Amino acid sequence: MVERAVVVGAGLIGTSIALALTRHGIRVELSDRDPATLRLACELGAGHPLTTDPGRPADVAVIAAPPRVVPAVLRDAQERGLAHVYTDVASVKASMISEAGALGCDLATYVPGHPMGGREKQGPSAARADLFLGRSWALCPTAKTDPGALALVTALAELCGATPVTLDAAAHDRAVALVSHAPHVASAAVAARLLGGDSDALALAGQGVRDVTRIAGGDPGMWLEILGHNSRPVADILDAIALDLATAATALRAHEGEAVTELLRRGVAGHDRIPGKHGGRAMPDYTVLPVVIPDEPGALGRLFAAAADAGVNIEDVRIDHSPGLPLGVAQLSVERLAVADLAQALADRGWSVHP
Ligand SMILES: NC(=O)C1=CN([C@@H]2O[C@H](COP(=O)(O)OP(=O)(O)OC[C@H]3O[C@@H](n4cnc5c(N)ncnc54)[C@H](O)[C@@H]3O)[C@@H](O)[C@H]2O)C=CC1
Ligand SMILES: O=C(O)C(=O)Cc1ccc(O)cc1
Repeated sequence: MVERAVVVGAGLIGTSIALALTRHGIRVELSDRDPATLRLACELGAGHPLTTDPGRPADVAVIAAPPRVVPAVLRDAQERGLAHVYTDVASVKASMISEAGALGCDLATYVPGHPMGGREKQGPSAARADLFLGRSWALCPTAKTDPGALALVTALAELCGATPVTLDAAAHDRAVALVSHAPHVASAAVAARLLGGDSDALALAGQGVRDVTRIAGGDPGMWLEILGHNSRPVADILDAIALDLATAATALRAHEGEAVTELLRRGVAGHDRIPGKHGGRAMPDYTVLPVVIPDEPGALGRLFAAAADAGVNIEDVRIDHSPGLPLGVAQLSVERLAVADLAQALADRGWSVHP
């Protein structure tokens, strides 16, 4: 269905999509307003520089530029006849659609999209062909969207390894306010507190604070654009988070453990609702098995081989290790029913297992 694709904006997302598509043998042509970015993306194997041939539109053009320019870039691409079908990847959808309409874009061939895979880094050097593997990819067709265009962009998302999810733009914006945009601001607020800590305090940082603040490393300029295009839904969730935090602070000062416990319990329940990698399955289906590993080349490979010998699939892995220590802890996520067998098999092979 997709043989030729154009990607406008060869940054993190554009280059990741291009890498995924080229792996399927699709010819990808890239453009970026920054020539150095375009060169790097092409050198990484994401595709070739776009050569405009008005007689030969590509099957699909992906607009992977910052939200503020998406509608204008879409209109320009449509005017140049770059493709038969157009999609974008902006993190907000309702404003993209209304601005595209106001600019006179052809809404029949435009399928608004948003891949739910990303990173806290920008540019083609951070791109990965597997960035969207197992992720949802929101598609927000309007009443004017041509069904053939929707089918083609659905196929594009699947080629990138994602699961397409079709929903209305306003519902999308409310959903991402909850699962992406408000969490980003909350993460930034926690990370910003660290500015007040001295280096001795920061030296004690463990995995928890790294997990909570990872996304805070995202580009503030891009995030201000995203938040500004989804301000109401994000602000409503931030108000609710702020209320929970203020209630917890008051309760702590008054030594009222109940209110704090209530928030912590709701936190556990909320976390449990995040689907696992197979979609729809919640994380608690997996049990984490901590295994001590030496901090040396090949240790993780040996551990995985031992798990494979035992016939157990490792669903996920995280490695905790403190700088300077010769040991680390591999946190293996496995099916609940398999954990006892795996623990025994690894212990039998001499691994230090801590179920
Ligand atoms: N960063 C993330 O994790 C995710 C970002 N998105 C969305 O993806 C889009 C791109 O974000 P990233 O790839 O992260 O940013 P990025 O900064 O890595 O890439 C954006 C690229 O667009 C180029 N660009 C800017 N204006 C342009 C124009 N007028 N014409 C052509 N190219 C232009 C820039 O030079 C840059 O190379 C944004 O709309 C963002 O909301 C969606 C999902 C995840
Ligand atoms: O870094 C991560 O884990 C993300 O989830 C990044 C992300 C950023 C913006 C989006 O619109 C979607 C995903």
